[in-house]
Amino acid sequence: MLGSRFCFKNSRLTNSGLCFPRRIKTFQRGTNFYGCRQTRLASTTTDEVTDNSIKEQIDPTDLKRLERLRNIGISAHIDSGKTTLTERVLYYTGRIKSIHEVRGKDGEGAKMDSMELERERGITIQSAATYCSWKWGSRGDYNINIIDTPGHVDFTIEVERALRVLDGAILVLCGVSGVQSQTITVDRQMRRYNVPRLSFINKLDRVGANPFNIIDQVRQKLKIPAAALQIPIGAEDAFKGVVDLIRWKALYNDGNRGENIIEKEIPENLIPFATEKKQELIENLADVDDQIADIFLMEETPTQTQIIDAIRRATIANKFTPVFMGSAFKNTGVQHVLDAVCAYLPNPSEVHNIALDVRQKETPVDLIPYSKNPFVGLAFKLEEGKYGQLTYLRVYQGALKKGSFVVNTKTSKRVKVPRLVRMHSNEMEDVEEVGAGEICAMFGIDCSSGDTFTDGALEYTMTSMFVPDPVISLAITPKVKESANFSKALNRFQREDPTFRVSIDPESKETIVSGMGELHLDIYVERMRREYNIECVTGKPQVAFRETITAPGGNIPSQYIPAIEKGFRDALEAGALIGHPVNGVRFVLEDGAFHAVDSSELAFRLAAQYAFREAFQKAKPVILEPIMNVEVTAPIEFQGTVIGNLNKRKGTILDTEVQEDHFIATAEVSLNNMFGYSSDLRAATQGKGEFSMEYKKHEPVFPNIQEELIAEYKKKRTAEKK
Ligand SMILES: Nc1nc2c(ncn2[C@@H]2O[C@H](COP(=O)(O)OP(=O)(O)OP(=O)(O)O)[C@@H](O)[C@H]2O)c(=O)[nH]1
Repeated sequence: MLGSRFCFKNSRLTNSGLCFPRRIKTFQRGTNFYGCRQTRLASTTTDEVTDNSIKEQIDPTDLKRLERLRNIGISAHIDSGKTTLTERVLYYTGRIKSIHEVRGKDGEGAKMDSMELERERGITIQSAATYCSWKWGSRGDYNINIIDTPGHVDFTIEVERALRVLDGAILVLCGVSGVQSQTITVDRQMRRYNVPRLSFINKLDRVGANPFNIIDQVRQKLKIPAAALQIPIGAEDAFKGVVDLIRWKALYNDGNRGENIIEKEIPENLIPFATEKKQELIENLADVDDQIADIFLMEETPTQTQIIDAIRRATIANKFTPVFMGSAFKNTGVQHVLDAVCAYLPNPSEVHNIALDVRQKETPVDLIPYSKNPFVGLAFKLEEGKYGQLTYLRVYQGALKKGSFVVNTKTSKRVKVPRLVRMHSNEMEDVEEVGAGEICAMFGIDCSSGDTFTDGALEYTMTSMFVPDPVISLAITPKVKESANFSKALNRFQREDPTFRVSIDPESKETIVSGMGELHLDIYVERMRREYNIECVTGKPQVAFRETITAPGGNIPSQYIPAIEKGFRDALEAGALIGHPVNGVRFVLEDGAFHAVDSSELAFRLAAQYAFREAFQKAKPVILEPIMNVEVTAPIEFQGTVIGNLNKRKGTILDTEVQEDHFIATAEVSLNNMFGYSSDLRAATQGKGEFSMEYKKHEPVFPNIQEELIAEYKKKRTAEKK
């Protein structure tokens, strides 16, 4: 049974946290839209870096490589067009030679949906990693690792895994449906890992699409300051391009697949609307960026560079999301999103990642994405491929070389990396070495997802990601007799996917598989058939029910519960012994009585106070006093007198250290016994002694002192009453 009683604690509950404190660096005042302090390092397009501490530890050549590297994810509600968008990205970056649609008539299916099942059903099941290169205008080539993540709630672990290792994301929204249930889920996941995001409003070719309604939803439902950097040219069927509000140009896609960008002057009729939206962008930036706020207050107009720099700062600091728009399906507006990935999302040297040093009692240590540092990497995904187990890895520090040895921190096993690849959906490119900050995959390494690898010089661990509990189970048996393949398949799926669990029902002895939803389990049953040739019979899905009660407190009407809590808190303010605050207690409301006429808020408040006092007296209450750490320094000849004096004050001498002509004594003494000590010390040392003290802890007073204090308190109370 869960949550059967009301519990009030008088100590603040701390959230133990679900995952590793990934980014903890603070660099600016204020909070971001995640409600926490700034957690990333920010730099601007002009490379004017606010906090250089990480960059300073990387040599300029490696830093240049990192500045041209982005690790990004694409997340959204199901069917928003992530895969369609990614297909265009692969085409424009030259990764694929032609575009295939999700469930397209050509029977090919989109590139990133590489599993047969994904193509059949038109959904993304496994996230696929792709490495591509984008020429960002005159700035040249940028390397981008893209993870296409599934939107269906059943495959949520894939999104979690991707976000754990990514530095930024594109949040795709449908131009008609806007913020949907799964958008809220992925938003929560991005918050959990502090991932900055760009927003792309897709499907502007659809009837009823309105990007500005969607921006309002982002602001209201996701509570993220957002503003458009573009406005659409034409709508629905007539949607043909966008106005770039920063460069003040109209941009159209031309060519069979929209591969050419045609730049023109903004159509006359759109100028008033574009002016209004540009103003809105600047106002929104002024709310989140001090520099733009100053310019805005001076009633000046920020320059193009100032606006771009502010967008980058605010995006990386998770204070703002810049909004882009287009239609992936109609090949419109996709290239500008790629430019924006390079312009506004952080590179690996601008993200603060930490690990725990196992040899130093798990002290947090910074990971520096410098290829010459000792190697540290995190295995974030496993996949059984044609050539054995494929382990996806994010290299956080150092470089990983083919043929080198790595050590799994969890198992201490030292293994050789036989083959290293960069992934392109289901195809791969063999590489000799990958540098810090990159994503790659290694073959033939036995491990579990979430394991940390190092080169053995360090013993670091990066705790794994948040894994939700399964919510649905079903019994599964092979149609023909049990085969070794059956358990082999189940073992493999479990290692690949922490949300997929296998157990044996103690009564029926049946094998039970549990997961995140029917579709999730369905896919595994189907994979057993296709990949292991095992036909299975499955039982009726069982939901992972829990039992709880809905009317806690039995007879007490719920509107009086707050009054009871107040009564408890009143009682804590003045304890029954000597009227001092009470500490370290918990109040559990089991039940009570209720009277239709006589019950009132005040009555319950008082009842709670009296109940607490009664229980308090029965629970052997004690008085706690502050104990101070006292350090005394004096010439050596006074050592005996000083120690004697501390003993007289019932101090516990912890240490005495003699240094040349003086000594230092350290003692624990109750604050109550320290009154008048400075004049005592002066008198005892001819004014040559010094002391300092600081609070250490609270401890129960001796019973006789407790009695004295209580008697004194009572006397005072009686005198007050007279
Ligand atoms: N009209 C229109 N349809 C689109 C657009 N982008 C995608 N679609 C269609 O929307 C459907 C879903 O697209 P996908 O790319 O599979 O969406 P997804 O977000 O990857 O879906 P999951 O991977 O299943 O979560 C497909 O039928 C696409 O052809 C667009 O810009 N306009």
